[in-house]
Amino acid sequence: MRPPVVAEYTLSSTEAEHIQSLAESLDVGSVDDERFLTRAAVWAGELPRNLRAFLEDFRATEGSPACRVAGLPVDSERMGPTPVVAGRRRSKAASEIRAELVAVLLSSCLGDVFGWRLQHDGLLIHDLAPRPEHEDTGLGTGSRQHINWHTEDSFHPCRADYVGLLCVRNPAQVPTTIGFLDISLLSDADRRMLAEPVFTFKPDPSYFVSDAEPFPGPDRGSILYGDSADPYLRFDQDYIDLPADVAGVEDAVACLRRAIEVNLIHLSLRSGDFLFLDNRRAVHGRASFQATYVGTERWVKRVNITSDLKRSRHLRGSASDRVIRV
Ligand SMILES: O=C(O)CCC(=O)C(=O)O
Ligand SMILES: [Fe+2]
Repeated sequence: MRPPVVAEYTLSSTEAEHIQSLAESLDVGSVDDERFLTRAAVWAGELPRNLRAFLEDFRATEGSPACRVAGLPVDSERMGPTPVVAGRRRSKAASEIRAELVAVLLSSCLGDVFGWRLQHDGLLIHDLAPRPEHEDTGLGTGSRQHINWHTEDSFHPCRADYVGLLCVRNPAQVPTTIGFLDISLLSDADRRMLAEPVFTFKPDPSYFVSDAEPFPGPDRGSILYGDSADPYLRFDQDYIDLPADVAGVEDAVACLRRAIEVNLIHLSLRSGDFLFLDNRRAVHGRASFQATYVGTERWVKRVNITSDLKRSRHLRGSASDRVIRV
């Protein structure tokens, strides 16, 4: 039997209380503090053992392309209104800082969290909450425009191995789209074509901020990679150029899209849910919704996680700096 698209773990109230006490015991003012980050994996060792085992199975067996931990202590009442500006420009309630610490501790069971200098002010945790100026964009901070399914930051060789989405609130039950590639639906010829390094992966507009210097460039590579019988995936339907001179490439990409779209699911995150996406195996997106900006609407915290920090060392200021200079 195929593993579920989203493996599920629901915390008991005892486990949730234990996690809350662990977060309260940490004397940390911000998750961006390098000293905290250097100790995060140690503190993560104090998370409930069954939770760690669940995340380790997800990481090590690659059974499901996504997993969800439900019932985390996220005190959305005390966290204040859904923000309309980036985190660096506002002060955070203690309960919000605790929720972010919890996000980093769980993420540390899968790898190391990191950020991008040009995205969300270089913060490690991104507030995906609607902003008026992004209303009609397909960004995480947009609303009226849905986000087409994609793998995250497909343009960059140091992109996340996992993306975490911790839900603070989602009263209108806006669904997150999740999918994976059913490789059995692709012909051998299509598989071979999609594994050719002839595709151009482009950055999305979230990187084109005014102080971008230089603007990040595209990267060439293949859509499928890894094991040819069970390949990994790199694909963003909105930010890819296909080679003009390769016969049949458009048909191969159309088949790929169909082989993903037949299995898409739509999951509405609830407060205290933490969804982890394997960014080599899962695609994700988000439905459109009507933003009201009255402070009560959807608020999700996004985390980028890498299995190999060393891969980006040449783009970070020091070994313990977690912000990639892109
Ligand atoms: O908000 C979501 O559920 C996903 C958003 C997304 O795909 C993103 O911001 O990268
Ligand atoms: Fe995304």
